[in-house]
Amino acid sequence: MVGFIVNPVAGNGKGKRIWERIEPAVSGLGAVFVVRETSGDGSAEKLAKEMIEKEGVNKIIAVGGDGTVHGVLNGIYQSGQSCKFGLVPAGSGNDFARAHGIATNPVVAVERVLSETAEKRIDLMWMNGRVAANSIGAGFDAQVARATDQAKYKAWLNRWRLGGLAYVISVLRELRKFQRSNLVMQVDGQVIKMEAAWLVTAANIPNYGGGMKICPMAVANDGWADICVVSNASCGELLRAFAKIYFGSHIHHPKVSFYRGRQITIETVRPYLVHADGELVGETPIEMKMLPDQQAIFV
Ligand SMILES: Nc1ncnc2c1ncn2[C@@H]1O[C@H](COP(=O)(O)OP(=O)(O)OP(=O)(O)O)[C@@H](O)[C@H]1O
Repeated sequence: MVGFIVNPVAGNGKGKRIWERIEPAVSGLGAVFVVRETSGDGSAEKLAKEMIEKEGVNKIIAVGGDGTVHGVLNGIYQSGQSCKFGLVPAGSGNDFARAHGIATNPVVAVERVLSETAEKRIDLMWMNGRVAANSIGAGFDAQVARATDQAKYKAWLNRWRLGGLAYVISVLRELRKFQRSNLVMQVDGQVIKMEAAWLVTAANIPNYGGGMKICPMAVANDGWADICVVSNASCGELLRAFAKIYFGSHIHHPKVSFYRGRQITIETVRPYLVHADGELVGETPIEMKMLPDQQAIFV
């Protein structure tokens, strides 16, 4: 049985419009399916878990953005059962879709998932009892994610199909507010100390924040987390590194360092906000580990 989880507000209402567009195609294909709409925080996760446990669903197709992907994959993980995953991208950033080459045309995307055209397994990142598919970040990027979420300009920019720009505006607004802290990270047992850290991001895919190539070398099925740390940089240096992130050329910036690991802990003197796939999930300290080949997805 196939279950659809539709986030009607993803991409500023794109989720609802896209569902209305693909529903006839789904019915036309003769698929037997159930469909549920999300209602807010934690809803995608709860719906996914319920569909699997109570309705015998073994393939869930999310219609939404990265937050919806995050919720559904957590619901699957919490169910402890095997359930395949597909996505019809309908968010503002759509980083998961971009990284996995999922079709941007919703009808093509849903047909590919229903016909099981291409299946692959991807790693997930476990953190403090949750999983993430894209990235987990602490510090400035989590603060930017919160600001973007709460921003009125996000909805406005989405209307003009400029959702990715919302993140850039938030970066500029949060720059002066952010208070840096010293950070201690352990990567597979190696202790790394950083002064005045701006951010630490562990990535499973290269891009986040609507197309920024934070860890250009990340591969979703290699069993490794690629970690990017920006520390000891002035606001000007951070901005210069930030401008390069879109091209992935920040990797040569002297205040940016990279690591690769499977088991990671992050502690900060001052608690840092933490995001998983762009959704705020708590504060430091955090403990992470890779779950290799954890999830089957259709692309
Ligand atoms: N019915 C609803 N009303 C209000 N908020 C909702 C509803 N359903 C889900 N949400 C919220 O939507 C957020 C997830 O949105 P999602 O990330 O899928 O889209 P997006 O933010 O437009 O895209 P992206 O993350 O790709 O930039 C979650 O934080 C969730 O709480």
